[in-house]
Amino acid sequence: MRLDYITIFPDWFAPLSLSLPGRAIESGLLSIAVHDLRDWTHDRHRTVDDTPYGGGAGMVLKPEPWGEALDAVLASSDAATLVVPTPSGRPFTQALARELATREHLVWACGRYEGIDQRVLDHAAGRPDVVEVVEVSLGDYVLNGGEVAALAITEAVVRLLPGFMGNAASLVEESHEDGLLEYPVYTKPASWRGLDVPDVLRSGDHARIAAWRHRQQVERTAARRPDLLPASQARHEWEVVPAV
Ligand SMILES: N#Cc1c(-c2ccc3ccn(Cc4ccncc4)c3c2)n[nH]c1N
Repeated sequence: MRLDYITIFPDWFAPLSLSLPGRAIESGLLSIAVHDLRDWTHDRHRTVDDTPYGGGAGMVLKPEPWGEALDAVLASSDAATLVVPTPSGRPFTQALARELATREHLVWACGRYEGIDQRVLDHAAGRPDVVEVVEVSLGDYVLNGGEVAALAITEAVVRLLPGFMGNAASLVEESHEDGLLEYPVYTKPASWRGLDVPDVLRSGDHARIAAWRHRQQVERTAARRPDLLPASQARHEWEVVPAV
């Protein structure tokens, strides 16, 4: 998988060289390039933004540098997915992470200020033979730019690539993969500050352990994310869950 990030803050992506194991890059599983949008400006101030048409606060990222940057990055690509973090994007979900993990080339358009001139996205969407545009939101809160979202989405996607996670088994029992939140986890010592590991987890009875863990998932999901449960299963806090 090829990853290209276009941003006015390239230093935001320095952590990628720390967080993505070097072996994934050395093995060719990943190739990463970070591009400074200002490299496609031609004025002495390296201008990337201007005031919004129609008025309003803030500044908008100009289309020209983006157009040249995307032309350059896409020129060496057979088929790319332009991932655009934006507050107005579709919600980022594990299902979308799985979909993006099937793509060969992800190009990340990281906006700032009030956003990227809409014509940049429209122009890219007009080249479906070259690029597919995916506008995505990390969540219902407001960030100052797309870089943090790009990093978070990158991690969620790349960890799904075959061979990336050392222990592929850990990918199987994951939150949201089965529609439920994860069960609580424990490790040694068996007792810590007067708090003991649940006996069932030390019983060696794998059927009981599995049942306990599933119940914990359902209880947690009902309490914290009832929206994830089918209406038939969504319960209220006062409802008693039958013991296993
Ligand atoms: N993904 C995602 C996001 C963003 C986000 C993403 C890209 C940009 C570029 C610029 N801004 C600032 C801004 C622009 C317009 N309205 C409000 C804030 C961004 C925010 N905020 N919240 C999320 N979940």
